[in-house]
Amino acid sequence: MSNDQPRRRTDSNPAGKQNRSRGGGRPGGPAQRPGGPARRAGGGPGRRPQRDPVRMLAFEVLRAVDERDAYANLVLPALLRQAQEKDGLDRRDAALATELVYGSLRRRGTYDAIIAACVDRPLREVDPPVLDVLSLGAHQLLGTRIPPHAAVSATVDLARCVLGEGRAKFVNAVMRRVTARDEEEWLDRVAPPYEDDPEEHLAVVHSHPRWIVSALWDALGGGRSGIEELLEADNARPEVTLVARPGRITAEELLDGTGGDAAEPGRWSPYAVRLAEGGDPGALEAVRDNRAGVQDEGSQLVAAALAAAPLNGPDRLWLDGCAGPGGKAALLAALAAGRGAALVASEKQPHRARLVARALQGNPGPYQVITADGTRPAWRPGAFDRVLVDVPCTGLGALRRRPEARWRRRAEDVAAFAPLQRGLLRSALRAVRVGGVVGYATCSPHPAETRAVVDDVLRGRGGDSGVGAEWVDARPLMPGVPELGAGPDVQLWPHLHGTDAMYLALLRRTA
Ligand SMILES: C[S@@+](CC[C@H](N)C(=O)[O-])C[C@H]1O[C@@H](n2cnc3c(N)ncnc32)[C@H](O)[C@@H]1O
Repeated sequence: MSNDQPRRRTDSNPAGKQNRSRGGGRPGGPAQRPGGPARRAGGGPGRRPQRDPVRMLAFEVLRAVDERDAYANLVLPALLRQAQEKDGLDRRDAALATELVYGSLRRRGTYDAIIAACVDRPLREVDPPVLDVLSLGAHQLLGTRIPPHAAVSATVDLARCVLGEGRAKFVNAVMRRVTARDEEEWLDRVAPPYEDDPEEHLAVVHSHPRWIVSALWDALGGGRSGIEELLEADNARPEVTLVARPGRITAEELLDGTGGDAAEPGRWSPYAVRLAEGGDPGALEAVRDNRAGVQDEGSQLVAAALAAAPLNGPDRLWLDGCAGPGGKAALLAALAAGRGAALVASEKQPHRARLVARALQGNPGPYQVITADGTRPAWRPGAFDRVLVDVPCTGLGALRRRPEARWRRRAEDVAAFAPLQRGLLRSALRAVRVGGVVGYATCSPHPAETRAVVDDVLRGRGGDSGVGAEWVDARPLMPGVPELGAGPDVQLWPHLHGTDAMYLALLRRTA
Protein backbone atom coordinates (compact mmCIF):
# COMPACT_ATOMS: atom_id res chain seq x y z
CA MET A 1 0.00 0.00 0.00
CA SER A 2 1.35 3.40 -0.89
CA ASN A 3 1.84 5.67 2.08
CA ASP A 4 0.04 8.41 0.20
CA GLN A 5 -3.20 6.48 0.08
CA PRO A 6 -5.88 8.17 2.20
CA ARG A 7 -6.74 5.83 4.97
CA ARG A 8 -10.01 6.71 6.52
CA ARG A 9 -12.69 9.27 6.91
CA THR A 10 -15.74 9.61 9.06
CA ASP A 11 -17.58 6.51 10.00
CA SER A 12 -21.26 6.04 9.42
CA ASN A 13 -21.23 3.27 11.92
CA PRO A 14 -20.89 4.48 15.49
CA ALA A 15 -18.45 2.66 17.72
CA GLY A 16 -20.10 0.03 19.82
CA LYS A 17 -22.51 -1.16 17.19
CA GLN A 18 -21.95 -4.30 15.18
CA ASN A 19 -21.98 -4.18 11.45
CA ARG A 20 -21.97 -7.63 9.99
CA SER A 21 -21.79 -6.54 6.39
CA ARG A 22 -18.72 -4.30 6.72
CA GLY A 23 -17.21 -4.91 10.12
CA GLY A 24 -16.21 -8.53 9.75
CA GLY A 25 -14.36 -9.95 6.82
CA ARG A 26 -11.56 -12.40 6.45
CA PRO A 27 -8.03 -11.59 7.33
CA GLY A 28 -5.40 -12.29 4.67
CA GLY A 29 -3.74 -15.60 3.87
CA PRO A 30 -2.34 -17.94 6.48
CA ALA A 31 0.51 -16.72 8.60
CA GLN A 32 2.47 -18.82 11.06
CA ARG A 33 3.84 -17.38 14.23
CA PRO A 34 7.50 -18.41 14.59
CA GLY A 35 7.66 -21.27 17.04
CA GLY A 36 4.09 -22.40 16.69
CA PRO A 37 0.54 -21.35 16.00
CA ALA A 38 -0.73 -18.04 17.33
CA ARG A 39 -2.23 -18.38 20.76
CA ARG A 40 -5.91 -17.86 21.12
CA ALA A 41 -6.48 -14.44 22.59
CA GLY A 42 -9.26 -12.30 23.91
CA GLY A 43 -10.95 -15.06 25.89
CA GLY A 44 -13.92 -17.13 24.85
CA PRO A 45 -17.23 -15.69 23.80
CA GLY A 46 -18.69 -16.30 27.26
CA ARG A 47 -16.13 -14.14 29.09
CA ARG A 48 -17.06 -10.54 29.74
CA PRO A 49 -14.52 -8.20 28.12
CA GLN A 50 -12.22 -6.29 30.46
CA ARG A 51 -13.11 -2.62 30.19
CA ASP A 52 -9.68 -1.01 30.30
CA PRO A 53 -10.02 2.77 30.81
CA VAL A 54 -6.56 3.44 29.34
CA ARG A 55 -7.29 1.76 26.02
CA MET A 56 -10.85 3.08 25.91
CA LEU A 57 -9.47 6.58 26.32
CA ALA A 58 -6.81 6.06 23.64
CA PHE A 59 -9.50 4.78 21.27
CA GLU A 60 -11.68 7.81 22.02
CA VAL A 61 -8.83 10.15 21.10
CA LEU A 62 -8.17 8.34 17.82
CA ARG A 63 -11.86 8.55 16.96
CA ALA A 64 -11.92 12.29 17.68
CA VAL A 65 -8.86 12.76 15.45
CA ASP A 66 -10.46 10.80 12.60
CA GLU A 67 -14.06 11.90 12.91
CA ARG A 68 -13.80 15.57 13.62
CA ASP A 69 -10.23 16.42 12.69
CA ALA A 70 -9.42 17.01 16.35
CA TYR A 71 -5.83 17.55 17.47
CA ALA A 72 -4.53 14.76 19.65
CA ASN A 73 -2.43 17.18 21.70
CA LEU A 74 -5.60 19.05 22.70
CA VAL A 75 -8.06 16.18 23.10
CA LEU A 76 -5.76 13.84 24.99
CA PRO A 77 -4.90 16.11 27.96
CA ALA A 78 -8.57 17.02 28.39
CA LEU A 79 -9.66 13.36 28.43
CA LEU A 80 -6.78 12.44 30.73
CA ARG A 81 -7.83 15.09 33.22
CA GLN A 82 -11.41 13.79 33.17
CA ALA A 83 -10.28 10.19 33.56
CA GLN A 84 -7.96 11.11 36.42
CA GLU A 85 -10.93 12.55 38.28
CA LYS A 86 -13.51 9.95 37.27
CA ASP A 87 -11.61 6.67 36.96
CA GLY A 88 -8.64 7.50 39.16
CA LEU A 89 -6.18 7.13 36.29
CA ASP A 90 -2.66 7.44 37.68
CA ARG A 91 0.54 8.79 36.10
CA ARG A 92 1.55 5.42 34.70
CA ASP A 93 -1.86 4.96 33.11
CA ALA A 94 -1.64 8.45 31.65
CA ALA A 95 1.83 7.71 30.26
CA LEU A 96 0.57 4.50 28.64
CA ALA A 97 -2.47 6.25 27.13
CA THR A 98 -0.18 8.95 25.74
CA GLU A 99 2.20 6.37 24.28
CA LEU A 100 -0.66 4.45 22.67
CA VAL A 101 -2.22 7.54 21.11
CA TYR A 102 0.95 9.23 19.90
CA GLY A 103 2.64 5.99 18.88
CA SER A 104 -0.26 4.70 16.83
CA LEU A 105 -0.81 8.07 15.16
CA ARG A 106 2.85 8.60 14.31
CA ARG A 107 3.40 5.03 13.11
CA ARG A 108 0.07 4.83 11.29
CA GLY A 109 1.70 4.55 7.85
CA THR A 110 3.81 1.57 8.88
CA TYR A 111 1.00 -0.11 10.79
CA ASP A 112 -1.45 0.41 7.93
CA ALA A 113 0.94 -1.30 5.52
CA ILE A 114 1.25 -4.25 7.93
CA ILE A 115 -2.48 -4.43 8.66
CA ALA A 116 -3.17 -4.26 4.91
CA ALA A 117 -1.02 -7.36 4.47
CA CYS A 118 -3.19 -9.15 7.04
CA VAL A 119 -6.57 -8.28 5.51
CA ASP A 120 -8.08 -9.53 2.26
CA ARG A 121 -9.41 -6.21 0.99
CA PRO A 122 -8.26 -2.60 0.64
CA LEU A 123 -7.94 -0.80 3.96
CA ARG A 124 -10.36 1.91 2.86
CA GLU A 125 -13.09 -0.76 2.99
CA VAL A 126 -12.38 -1.50 6.65
CA ASP A 127 -14.42 0.65 9.01
CA PRO A 128 -12.41 3.46 10.57
CA PRO A 129 -13.13 2.48 14.20
CA VAL A 130 -11.95 -1.06 13.42
CA LEU A 131 -8.76 0.37 11.95
CA ASP A 132 -8.25 2.49 15.04
CA VAL A 133 -8.51 -0.55 17.29
CA LEU A 134 -6.12 -2.43 14.99
CA SER A 135 -3.62 0.45 15.03
CA LEU A 136 -3.67 0.53 18.81
CA GLY A 137 -3.12 -3.22 18.81
CA ALA A 138 -0.35 -3.07 16.22
CA HIS A 139 1.44 -0.41 18.25
CA GLN A 140 1.25 -2.49 21.40
CA LEU A 141 2.59 -5.50 19.52
CA LEU A 142 5.29 -3.85 17.43
CA GLY A 143 6.11 -0.57 19.16
CA THR A 144 6.01 -1.35 22.90
CA ARG A 145 7.30 -3.96 25.31
CA ILE A 146 3.82 -5.18 26.16
CA PRO A 147 3.94 -9.00 25.85
CA PRO A 148 2.18 -10.18 22.66
CA HIS A 149 -0.51 -12.23 24.42
CA ALA A 150 -1.39 -9.24 26.61
CA ALA A 151 -1.42 -6.90 23.61
CA VAL A 152 -3.73 -9.18 21.63
CA SER A 153 -6.01 -9.88 24.55
CA ALA A 154 -6.30 -6.18 25.49
CA THR A 155 -7.02 -5.26 21.86
CA VAL A 156 -9.71 -7.88 21.46
CA ASP A 157 -11.28 -6.81 24.75
CA LEU A 158 -11.28 -3.22 23.51
CA ALA A 159 -12.88 -4.36 20.25
CA ARG A 160 -15.58 -6.25 22.16
CA CYS A 161 -16.34 -3.13 24.21
CA VAL A 162 -16.36 -0.57 21.41
CA LEU A 163 -17.10 -2.54 18.23
CA GLY A 164 -19.17 -5.52 19.34
CA GLU A 165 -18.55 -9.28 19.25
CA GLY A 166 -18.73 -9.72 15.46
CA ARG A 167 -16.02 -7.23 14.64
CA ALA A 168 -13.98 -8.29 17.66
CA LYS A 169 -13.56 -11.69 15.97
CA PHE A 170 -12.17 -9.95 12.91
CA VAL A 171 -9.83 -7.91 15.09
CA ASN A 172 -8.71 -11.06 16.87
CA ALA A 173 -7.89 -12.77 13.57
CA VAL A 174 -5.95 -9.78 12.23
CA MET A 175 -4.03 -9.35 15.46
CA ARG A 176 -3.01 -13.00 15.39
CA ARG A 177 -1.65 -12.47 11.87
CA VAL A 178 0.31 -9.43 13.03
CA THR A 179 1.91 -11.46 15.84
CA ALA A 180 3.37 -13.81 13.24
CA ARG A 181 6.33 -11.49 12.64
CA ASP A 182 8.27 -8.86 14.51
CA GLU A 183 8.46 -5.33 13.10
CA GLU A 184 11.69 -5.89 11.20
CA GLU A 185 10.32 -8.98 9.49
CA TRP A 186 7.14 -7.13 8.60
CA LEU A 187 9.07 -4.22 7.13
CA ASP A 188 11.13 -6.58 4.98
CA ARG A 189 7.85 -7.88 3.67
CA VAL A 190 5.76 -4.73 3.20
CA ALA A 191 8.32 -2.04 2.27
CA PRO A 192 9.94 -2.13 -1.19
CA PRO A 193 13.74 -2.51 -1.09
CA TYR A 194 15.52 0.82 -0.72
CA GLU A 195 17.45 0.16 -3.93
CA ASP A 196 14.22 -0.23 -5.94
CA ASP A 197 12.31 2.76 -4.57
CA PRO A 198 14.13 4.78 -1.90
CA GLU A 199 11.29 7.21 -1.16
CA GLU A 200 8.60 4.56 -0.81
CA HIS A 201 10.94 2.43 1.30
CA LEU A 202 11.57 5.32 3.69
CA ALA A 203 7.89 6.27 3.66
CA VAL A 204 6.80 2.82 4.83
CA VAL A 205 9.67 2.15 7.22
CA HIS A 206 9.53 5.59 8.87
CA SER A 207 5.80 6.13 8.57
CA HIS A 208 5.61 9.36 6.59
CA PRO A 209 3.55 10.09 3.47
CA ARG A 210 5.76 9.69 0.44
CA TRP A 211 5.33 13.30 -0.70
CA ILE A 212 6.61 14.50 2.69
CA VAL A 213 9.66 12.21 2.49
CA SER A 214 10.33 13.67 -0.91
CA ALA A 215 9.90 17.30 0.21
CA LEU A 216 12.02 16.85 3.35
CA TRP A 217 14.75 15.13 1.37
CA ASP A 218 14.78 17.97 -1.18
CA ALA A 219 15.09 20.49 1.65
CA LEU A 220 17.77 18.57 3.53
CA GLY A 221 19.82 17.32 0.58
CA GLY A 222 22.46 14.65 1.08
CA GLY A 223 22.21 10.89 1.18
CA ARG A 224 20.28 8.22 3.00
CA SER A 225 21.62 8.66 6.52
CA GLY A 226 20.55 12.31 6.96
CA ILE A 227 16.99 11.83 5.80
CA GLU A 228 16.65 8.65 7.86
CA GLU A 229 17.83 10.49 10.97
CA LEU A 230 15.35 13.28 10.28
CA LEU A 231 12.43 10.88 9.78
CA GLU A 232 13.40 9.02 12.95
CA ALA A 233 13.52 12.32 14.86
CA ASP A 234 9.98 13.06 13.65
CA ASN A 235 8.87 9.81 15.25
CA ALA A 236 10.60 10.40 18.57
CA ARG A 237 8.81 11.96 21.51
CA PRO A 238 9.93 15.62 21.70
CA GLU A 239 11.10 16.88 25.03
CA VAL A 240 9.24 19.76 26.66
CA THR A 241 11.24 22.99 26.54
CA LEU A 242 10.49 26.07 28.58
CA VAL A 243 11.42 29.66 27.91
CA ALA A 244 12.46 31.91 30.78
CA ARG A 245 11.14 35.31 29.71
CA PRO A 246 13.96 37.82 30.17
CA GLY A 247 13.38 40.58 32.69
CA ARG A 248 10.90 38.34 34.49
CA ILE A 249 12.92 35.24 35.36
CA THR A 250 16.32 33.87 34.36
CA ALA A 251 16.92 30.37 33.02
CA GLU A 252 18.89 29.62 36.22
CA GLU A 253 15.98 30.70 38.42
CA LEU A 254 13.59 28.67 36.31
CA LEU A 255 15.89 25.65 36.58
CA ASP A 256 16.02 26.04 40.37
CA GLY A 257 12.24 26.25 40.45
CA THR A 258 11.92 22.86 38.76
CA GLY A 259 13.67 21.23 41.70
CA GLY A 260 17.05 19.76 40.80
CA ASP A 261 17.01 16.71 38.53
CA ALA A 262 13.72 17.57 36.87
CA ALA A 263 15.30 19.79 34.22
CA GLU A 264 18.48 20.91 32.50
CA PRO A 265 19.57 24.03 30.59
CA GLY A 266 18.72 24.38 26.93
CA ARG A 267 21.24 23.43 24.28
CA TRP A 268 21.35 26.71 22.39
CA SER A 269 18.99 29.37 23.67
CA PRO A 270 20.10 31.28 26.79
CA TYR A 271 16.43 31.36 27.83
CA ALA A 272 15.73 27.63 27.46
CA VAL A 273 15.20 24.98 30.13
CA ARG A 274 14.55 21.38 29.09
CA LEU A 275 12.17 19.44 31.28
CA ALA A 276 12.96 15.83 32.09
CA GLU A 277 10.59 13.17 30.81
CA GLY A 278 7.22 13.34 32.51
CA GLY A 279 7.83 16.87 33.79
CA ASP A 280 4.62 18.88 33.97
CA PRO A 281 5.06 22.53 32.97
CA GLY A 282 1.64 23.40 34.39
CA ALA A 283 2.93 22.46 37.84
CA LEU A 284 5.51 25.26 37.77
CA GLU A 285 4.61 28.55 39.39
CA ALA A 286 6.71 30.50 36.85
CA VAL A 287 4.66 29.00 34.01
CA ARG A 288 1.38 29.62 35.78
CA ASP A 289 2.18 33.30 36.29
CA ASN A 290 3.57 33.78 32.75
CA ARG A 291 7.18 34.50 33.66
CA ALA A 292 7.98 31.36 31.71
CA GLY A 293 6.19 29.41 29.01
CA VAL A 294 6.43 26.26 26.95
CA GLN A 295 8.38 27.03 23.77
CA ASP A 296 10.54 25.01 21.43
CA GLU A 297 14.15 26.13 21.40
CA GLY A 298 13.97 26.76 17.64
CA SER A 299 11.24 29.36 18.16
CA GLN A 300 13.32 30.98 20.90
CA LEU A 301 16.31 31.17 18.56
CA VAL A 302 14.22 32.81 15.84
CA ALA A 303 12.85 35.52 18.15
CA ALA A 304 16.26 36.10 19.74
CA ALA A 305 18.00 36.38 16.33
CA LEU A 306 15.54 38.99 15.11
CA ALA A 307 16.03 40.95 18.34
CA ALA A 308 19.83 40.74 17.98
CA ALA A 309 20.02 41.72 14.28
CA PRO A 310 22.13 44.88 13.85
CA LEU A 311 20.11 48.04 13.11
CA ASN A 312 21.03 51.48 11.89
CA GLY A 313 19.13 54.13 13.81
CA PRO A 314 16.46 53.95 16.50
CA ASP A 315 15.13 50.73 17.99
CA ARG A 316 11.87 51.68 19.62
CA LEU A 317 8.94 49.88 18.04
CA TRP A 318 8.65 46.23 17.00
CA LEU A 319 5.86 44.35 15.24
CA ASP A 320 4.91 40.67 15.34
CA GLY A 321 2.56 40.49 12.36
CA CYS A 322 1.38 36.86 12.82
CA ALA A 323 1.43 36.61 16.57
CA GLY A 324 -1.08 33.92 17.54
CA PRO A 325 -0.92 32.08 19.87
CA GLY A 326 1.83 34.33 21.17
CA GLY A 327 4.94 32.28 21.96
CA LYS A 328 7.39 34.37 19.95
CA ALA A 329 5.50 37.58 20.74
CA ALA A 330 5.96 36.96 24.48
CA LEU A 331 9.72 36.50 24.09
CA LEU A 332 10.00 39.48 21.72
CA ALA A 333 7.98 41.68 24.08
CA ALA A 334 10.24 40.74 26.99
CA LEU A 335 13.39 41.42 24.92
CA ALA A 336 11.94 44.71 23.68
CA ALA A 337 11.14 45.76 27.24
CA GLY A 338 14.77 45.13 28.19
CA ARG A 339 15.92 47.86 25.84
CA GLY A 340 13.04 50.30 26.24
CA ALA A 341 11.20 49.29 23.06
CA ALA A 342 7.54 48.33 22.66
CA LEU A 343 5.90 45.45 20.77
CA VAL A 344 2.74 45.51 18.70
CA ALA A 345 1.44 41.93 18.44
CA SER A 346 -1.01 41.55 15.59
CA GLU A 347 -3.10 38.48 14.76
CA LYS A 348 -5.89 37.97 12.26
CA GLN A 349 -8.01 35.47 14.22
CA PRO A 350 -9.76 37.07 17.19
CA HIS A 351 -9.64 33.90 19.32
CA ARG A 352 -5.90 33.59 18.68
CA ALA A 353 -5.42 37.30 19.44
CA ARG A 354 -6.94 36.55 22.86
CA LEU A 355 -4.30 33.85 23.37
CA VAL A 356 -1.63 36.41 22.49
CA ALA A 357 -3.05 38.83 25.06
CA ARG A 358 -2.91 36.08 27.67
CA ALA A 359 0.70 35.17 26.73
CA LEU A 360 1.80 38.80 27.06
CA GLN A 361 0.08 39.48 30.37
CA GLY A 362 2.54 40.82 32.92
CA ASN A 363 5.16 41.81 30.31
CA PRO A 364 7.47 44.32 32.00
CA GLY A 365 7.38 46.84 29.12
CA PRO A 366 4.78 48.43 26.86
CA TYR A 367 2.94 46.32 24.30
CA GLN A 368 -0.30 46.28 22.37
CA VAL A 369 -2.28 43.33 21.01
CA ILE A 370 -4.42 44.02 17.95
CA THR A 371 -6.61 41.92 15.67
CA ALA A 372 -5.64 42.73 12.08
CA ASP A 373 -4.98 41.18 8.72
CA GLY A 374 -1.25 41.50 8.16
CA THR A 375 -1.74 41.83 4.41
CA ARG A 376 -3.97 44.91 4.92
CA PRO A 377 -1.95 46.74 7.50
CA ALA A 378 -3.53 48.70 10.28
CA TRP A 379 -0.29 50.67 10.69
CA ARG A 380 1.63 53.36 8.84
CA PRO A 381 4.24 52.19 6.30
CA GLY A 382 7.73 52.29 7.78
CA ALA A 383 6.40 52.53 11.34
CA PHE A 384 8.51 49.74 12.86
CA ASP A 385 12.18 49.13 13.55
CA ARG A 386 11.88 45.33 13.65
CA VAL A 387 9.15 43.13 12.21
CA LEU A 388 8.56 39.40 12.52
CA VAL A 389 6.24 37.47 10.23
CA ASP A 390 6.00 33.86 11.37
CA VAL A 391 3.69 32.94 8.55
CA PRO A 392 0.99 30.26 8.35
CA CYS A 393 2.54 27.17 6.73
CA THR A 394 2.20 23.42 6.36
CA GLY A 395 3.94 22.82 9.70
CA LEU A 396 6.12 20.09 8.21
CA GLY A 397 8.81 21.17 10.67
CA ALA A 398 6.77 20.23 13.72
CA LEU A 399 5.59 16.74 12.80
CA ARG A 400 6.98 15.26 16.01
CA ARG A 401 4.66 17.47 18.06
CA ARG A 402 1.52 16.96 16.00
CA PRO A 403 1.34 13.25 15.43
CA GLU A 404 -1.67 13.33 13.11
CA ALA A 405 -0.54 16.31 11.01
CA ARG A 406 1.46 14.31 8.48
CA TRP A 407 -1.65 12.30 7.50
CA ARG A 408 -3.85 15.36 7.24
CA ARG A 409 -1.64 17.54 5.12
CA ARG A 410 -1.74 17.20 1.34
CA ALA A 411 0.95 18.13 -1.19
CA GLU A 412 -1.46 20.76 -2.60
CA ASP A 413 -1.40 22.62 0.75
CA VAL A 414 2.10 23.89 0.00
CA ALA A 415 0.94 25.85 -3.04
CA ALA A 416 -2.22 26.99 -1.22
CA PHE A 417 -0.15 28.88 1.38
CA ALA A 418 2.10 30.52 -1.22
CA PRO A 419 0.13 33.74 -1.96
CA LEU A 420 -0.48 34.49 1.73
CA GLN A 421 3.16 33.87 2.65
CA ARG A 422 4.35 36.25 -0.09
CA GLY A 423 1.68 38.82 0.79
CA LEU A 424 2.66 38.81 4.46
CA LEU A 425 6.36 39.19 3.67
CA ARG A 426 5.70 42.08 1.25
CA SER A 427 3.58 43.80 3.93
CA ALA A 428 6.28 43.25 6.53
CA LEU A 429 8.85 44.92 4.29
CA ARG A 430 6.55 47.91 3.88
CA ALA A 431 5.91 48.04 7.63
CA VAL A 432 9.58 48.35 8.57
CA ARG A 433 11.46 51.62 8.17
CA VAL A 434 14.51 51.97 5.92
CA GLY A 435 17.42 50.44 7.87
CA GLY A 436 15.05 48.27 9.92
CA VAL A 437 14.99 44.46 9.85
CA VAL A 438 12.32 41.92 8.92
CA GLY A 439 12.36 38.29 10.04
CA TYR A 440 10.48 35.84 7.81
CA ALA A 441 9.93 32.57 9.70
CA THR A 442 8.16 29.29 9.02
CA CYS A 443 7.78 26.09 10.92
CA SER A 444 8.34 24.20 7.71
CA PRO A 445 11.57 23.43 5.89
CA HIS A 446 9.76 22.95 2.56
CA PRO A 447 11.80 24.96 0.02
CA ALA A 448 8.58 26.32 -1.54
CA GLU A 449 7.66 27.88 1.82
CA THR A 450 11.12 29.14 2.74
CA ARG A 451 13.78 30.38 0.33
CA ALA A 452 11.46 30.45 -2.71
CA VAL A 453 9.12 32.90 -0.96
CA VAL A 454 11.95 35.23 0.03
CA ASP A 455 13.59 35.07 -3.41
CA ASP A 456 10.30 35.80 -5.16
CA VAL A 457 9.52 38.78 -2.95
CA LEU A 458 13.04 40.20 -3.26
CA ARG A 459 12.83 39.90 -7.06
CA GLY A 460 9.34 41.36 -7.22
CA ARG A 461 7.88 38.17 -8.70
CA GLY A 462 4.12 38.05 -8.35
CA GLY A 463 3.86 41.61 -7.03
CA ASP A 464 6.09 44.54 -6.13
CA SER A 465 6.55 45.28 -2.44
CA GLY A 466 7.59 48.81 -3.47
CA VAL A 467 10.65 48.70 -1.21
CA GLY A 468 14.28 47.61 -1.51
CA ALA A 469 15.75 44.99 0.81
CA GLU A 470 18.96 43.00 1.29
CA TRP A 471 19.82 39.78 3.08
CA VAL A 472 21.19 39.85 6.61
CA ASP A 473 23.25 36.79 7.54
CA ALA A 474 21.20 35.11 10.28
CA ARG A 475 23.87 32.56 11.24
CA PRO A 476 26.03 34.75 13.54
CA LEU A 477 22.83 35.70 15.36
CA MET A 478 22.48 32.12 16.58
CA PRO A 479 25.84 31.90 18.36
CA GLY A 480 27.12 28.44 19.15
CA VAL A 481 24.52 26.66 17.01
CA PRO A 482 26.31 24.29 14.61
CA GLU A 483 25.37 23.15 11.10
CA LEU A 484 23.38 26.21 10.09
CA GLY A 485 24.13 25.74 6.41
CA ALA A 486 25.49 28.07 3.75
CA GLY A 487 23.39 31.07 4.83
CA PRO A 488 22.41 33.81 4.77
CA ASP A 489 19.17 32.21 5.96
CA VAL A 490 19.00 29.51 8.60
CA GLN A 491 17.28 26.15 8.67
CA LEU A 492 17.09 24.30 11.99
CA TRP A 493 16.46 20.52 12.08
CA PRO A 494 15.06 18.14 14.68
CA HIS A 495 17.81 15.55 14.11
CA LEU A 496 20.67 18.09 14.13
CA HIS A 497 19.52 20.64 16.69
CA GLY A 498 16.78 18.90 18.68
CA THR A 499 14.42 21.72 17.67
CA ASP A 500 11.47 21.97 15.35
CA ALA A 501 12.56 22.54 11.73
CA MET A 502 12.21 26.33 11.94
CA TYR A 503 13.37 28.50 9.05
CA LEU A 504 14.48 32.12 9.41
CA ALA A 505 15.39 34.68 6.76
CA LEU A 506 16.46 38.16 7.89
CA LEU A 507 16.13 41.11 5.50
CA ARG A 508 17.13 44.73 5.97
CA ARG A 509 15.08 47.38 4.20
CA THR A 510 17.33 49.49 2.03
CA ALA A 511 14.94 51.85 0.26
C1 LIG B 1 2.65 30.08 12.50
S1 LIG B 1 1.41 30.90 13.35
C2 LIG B 1 2.32 32.07 14.31
C3 LIG B 1 2.91 31.48 15.57
C4 LIG B 1 3.36 32.55 16.53
N1 LIG B 1 4.36 33.40 15.94
C5 LIG B 1 3.91 31.97 17.81
O1 LIG B 1 5.13 31.85 17.97
O2 LIG B 1 3.11 31.65 18.70
C6 LIG B 1 0.71 31.93 12.13
C7 LIG B 1 -0.39 32.83 12.64
O3 LIG B 1 -0.73 33.73 11.60
C8 LIG B 1 -2.12 33.98 11.66
N2 LIG B 1 -2.54 34.54 10.37
C9 LIG B 1 -3.02 33.91 9.29
N3 LIG B 1 -3.29 34.77 8.31
C10 LIG B 1 -2.97 36.00 8.78
C11 LIG B 1 -3.03 37.30 8.24
N4 LIG B 1 -3.46 37.52 7.00
N5 LIG B 1 -2.63 38.31 9.01
C12 LIG B 1 -2.19 38.10 10.26
N6 LIG B 1 -2.11 36.89 10.83
C13 LIG B 1 -2.50 35.85 10.10
C14 LIG B 1 -2.70 32.63 12.00
O4 LIG B 1 -4.00 32.78 12.55
C15 LIG B 1 -1.68 32.11 13.01
O5 LIG B 1 -2.06 32.46 14.31
